[in-house]
Amino acid sequence: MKDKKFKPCDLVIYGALGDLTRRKLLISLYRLENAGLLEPDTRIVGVDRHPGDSAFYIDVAHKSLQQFLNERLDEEVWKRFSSRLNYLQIDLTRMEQYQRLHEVIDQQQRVMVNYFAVAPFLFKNICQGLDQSGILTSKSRMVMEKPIGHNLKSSIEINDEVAKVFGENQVYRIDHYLGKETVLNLLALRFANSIFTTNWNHNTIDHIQITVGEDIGIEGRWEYFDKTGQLRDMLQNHLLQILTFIAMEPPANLEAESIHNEKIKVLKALRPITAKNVDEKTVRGQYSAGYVNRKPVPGYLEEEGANTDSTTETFVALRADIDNWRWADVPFYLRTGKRMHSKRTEIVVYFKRVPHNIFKDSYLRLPPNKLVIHLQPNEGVEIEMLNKVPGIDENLKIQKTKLDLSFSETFKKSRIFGGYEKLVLEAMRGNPTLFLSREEIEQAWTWIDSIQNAWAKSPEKPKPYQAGTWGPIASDLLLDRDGRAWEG
Ligand SMILES: NC(=O)C1=CN([C@@H]2O[C@H](COP(=O)(O)OP(=O)(O)OC[C@H]3O[C@@H](n4cnc5c(N)ncnc54)[C@H](OP(=O)(O)O)[C@@H]3O)[C@@H](O)[C@H]2O)C=CC1
Ligand SMILES: O=C1O[C@H](COP(=O)(O)O)[C@@H](O)[C@H](O)[C@H]1O
Repeated sequence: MKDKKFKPCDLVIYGALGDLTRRKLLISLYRLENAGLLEPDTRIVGVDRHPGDSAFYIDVAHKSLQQFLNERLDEEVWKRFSSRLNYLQIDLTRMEQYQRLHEVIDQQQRVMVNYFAVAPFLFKNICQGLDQSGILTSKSRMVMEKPIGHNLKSSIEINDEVAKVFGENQVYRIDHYLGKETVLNLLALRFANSIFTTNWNHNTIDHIQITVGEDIGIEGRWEYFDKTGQLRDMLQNHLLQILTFIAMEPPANLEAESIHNEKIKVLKALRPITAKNVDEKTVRGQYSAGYVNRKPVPGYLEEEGANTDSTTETFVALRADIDNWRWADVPFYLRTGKRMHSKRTEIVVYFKRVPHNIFKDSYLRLPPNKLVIHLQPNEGVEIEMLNKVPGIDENLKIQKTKLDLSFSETFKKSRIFGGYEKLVLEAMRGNPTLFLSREEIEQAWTWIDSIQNAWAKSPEKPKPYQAGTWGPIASDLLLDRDGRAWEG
């Protein structure tokens, strides 16, 4: 339900002292404040199990901003922002403690937005606690973090628990990649430009690569990460979401339901990966010690709190095939990993080569056109084309050139908002368009479970790769077998 007018709300963050809240949510909320996008009466209530009061939480927020904000802290903005902050100590497993919410929540004046920034095993407790406290109204909303569960079964269980308390129209399943400018720009690129409408299929596209490389490791999140792994942490959600935006049919309009329906069709068409072909179609890796940005970093098994027997993957590369008319024989190669050479998220669309080269002086085979979409850093779009080198030579000389559209250069006056900023604001506004439906999540898990089950049966284990590289050699071989190579 979209509020016509943006009403002030009580944004309650469960897990207010956690990594996500400190690293991303508080930073995004401050930046929204800075941009004048928070309603004057909106309040932020942090809930966590550690003792403290609002002064304590203001201090936590200040320290988080000092640590994670990549810009100067503006004292005026901070003053406004800090005056919104409240804190409640609640052990989320203790039902009676939810009564404390009544001390700060104003059900009459404000919509209550409940942000579940905790591990999914606590979702059921929070739903029950909120329900029993009598604090919820039909206007309340809940925002749920990814990954929802760790497989299809647990995801269904969580969604069922949530559905006992919140209607589907009150549930906002967040994937912060869907708030990123460049991911949203995929809609504009594909559906506002007729040059791509007829060329976006197996007739002209050879294959597509999606890379989400992170230079960071697991950042003290061993407990969480080791149970999860890169397939569930990143590929089940962020990479599959990017894939659906690239592969879906044109939606009838930009309403949430139209977009969800098209994305679900793509997820349903993903060819399952089985025990028979998993070692040929996927590569798992785990980082060993190395250098990232010229600094020495430990291997995964030497991280703080590590269990040295762990076989959890910190890198995945795979070939996905979409069994439908548009994408017949067009592989999608996906890779993502921690402690890679650099932070780089990009999509590369490789077009087919021209069938015959008449410019033999320049190349034996003409290189393909490429559309490169840089998601982060340096958001932008590039098209690699072939052009004649100017000159009066007898023979036409051909050279690769780039049409380069950098967002920061082209939209100098526009501010580029981060994924969390955009989505937290949309949740407060009551606009569900950029959030995920239950069916999408469950379809994504169905495909991921097929890989996870096949891995469990495979004798192969994650291959070591040195921190600061682009993953194990096997990842290059995955494409090499198909006569292709990773970009860059
Ligand atoms: N961190 C990130 O970058 C991202 C995280 N996510 C998701 O967000 C969620 C939270 O992740 P993250 O912030 O990393 O997790 P953390 O463990 O860092 O934060 C969770 C917070 O909840 C607190 N908590 C745990 N149990 C209770 C309880 N019974 N009552 C009250 N508070 C409790 C924790 O306290 P204590 O420290 O004492 O355990 C901690 O402060 C997860 O679902 C994760 O998958 C999604 C995207 C990115
Ligand atoms: O969801 C997650 O995303 C971050 C990467 O987000 P980005 O916006 O910096 O690309 C990742 O580090 C984390 O492990 C994962 O849970």
